[in-house]
Amino acid sequence: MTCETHLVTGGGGYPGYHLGKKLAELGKSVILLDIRPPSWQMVEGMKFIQCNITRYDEVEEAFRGVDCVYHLASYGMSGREQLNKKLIEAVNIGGTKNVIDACIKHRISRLVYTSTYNVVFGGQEIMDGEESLPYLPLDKHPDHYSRTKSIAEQLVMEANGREGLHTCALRLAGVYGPGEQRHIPRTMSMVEAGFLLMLYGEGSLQDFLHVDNLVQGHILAMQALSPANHSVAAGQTYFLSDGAPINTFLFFKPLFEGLGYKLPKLQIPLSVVYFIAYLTEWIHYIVGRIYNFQPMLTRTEVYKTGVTHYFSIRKAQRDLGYEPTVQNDLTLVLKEYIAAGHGRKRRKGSSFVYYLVNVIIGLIFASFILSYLPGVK
Ligand SMILES: NC(=O)c1ccc[n+]([C@@H]2O[C@H](COP(=O)([O-])OP(=O)(O)OC[C@H]3O[C@@H](n4cnc5c(N)ncnc54)[C@H](O)[C@@H]3O)[C@@H](O)[C@H]2O)c1
Repeated sequence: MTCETHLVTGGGGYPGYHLGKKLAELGKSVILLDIRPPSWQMVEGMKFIQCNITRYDEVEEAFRGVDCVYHLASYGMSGREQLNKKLIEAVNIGGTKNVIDACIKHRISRLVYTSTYNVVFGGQEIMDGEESLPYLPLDKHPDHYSRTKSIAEQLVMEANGREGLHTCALRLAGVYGPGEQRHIPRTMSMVEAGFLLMLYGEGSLQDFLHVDNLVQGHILAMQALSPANHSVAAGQTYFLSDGAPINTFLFFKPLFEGLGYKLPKLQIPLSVVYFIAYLTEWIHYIVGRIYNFQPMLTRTEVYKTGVTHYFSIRKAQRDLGYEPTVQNDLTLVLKEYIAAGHGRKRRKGSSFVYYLVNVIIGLIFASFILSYLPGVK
């Protein structure tokens, strides 16, 4: 059976919207399902349905008449969201169960689940990793988002073959591209605030995934679930990236330098950055209930940006015919930032004084919080 009506959960978000847009351009009928509408323009063939995936009745209703489902909706990856463990579980695990049940109820035969590298990675070095790697034990995850994404992926894999449903999972590297809203604005705001004073993870390698490659991988995976393609992807997991591992700071270098910010020369040990992230998480845990600020870095983010972990895309190439068309290219992102008026401006006073003030404020705050931690007097 061909897929005419495609439903994208999380279709209000950056990857989901772009996937839906491409499908609509290919002449498919597309439903973007999300709790919030996309902030980009809808194109012909696209329809938005407001739906909370934690509510089964809403999901069941929205899935009526749908042929295939891409499940991208998730919660808790970064920033403030990480505090709300209950909601993370409800969306990532409960929501995924609802998606599977609604697929079965409506006899939808194809479900592509959008997963993450974090289901196998927890801070250990991985070079050219393959899909045969075991899941990271659940108690070893440094954050609840990764743990719940792993549980959800396993639920989707178990659902393969249930009442005619074919499923697969795509494990993504960090997503980027023009208009991206999760990682790049946060990174740039730290750089613009003057926090790019030193580097860490020298020589380490990580993967990235351009949104165009993400879209290509999802469409190919859906096709590879079809009986016409012998359902080759059914029950399978695939790593998806640009296929060109690079150090995180070198990846961002063209963007930073294009905006007038030089990469610093000073390197500090990863363990020091990890400790700062640990402290930040503690501060966020205590203060976040009153003032839910955006944590600067979490332990998972330190691992993700400073420890070598890159994966092979050979299985996706072989089974799906996946071929990245863009590799580590921030040209359009740079253009976008320049057009929006970003770029280094001269500060009043010396930058040394500015940094010194930042460091002093940080130290006062940290010692204030430390004095409240159990056992730290
Ligand atoms: N962005 C990355 O670097 C990255 C890396 C690996 C995996 N992923 C995966 O890609 C997918 C997209 O995530 P993202 O963070 O990039 O994009 P995103 O945050 O832009 O999209 C997630 C969407 O899910 C929606 N959502 C949250 N709770 C919901 C609910 N209860 N009901 C309906 N919709 C809900 C949000 O409103 C949001 O639009 C996720 O599954 C994520 O785990 C992303």
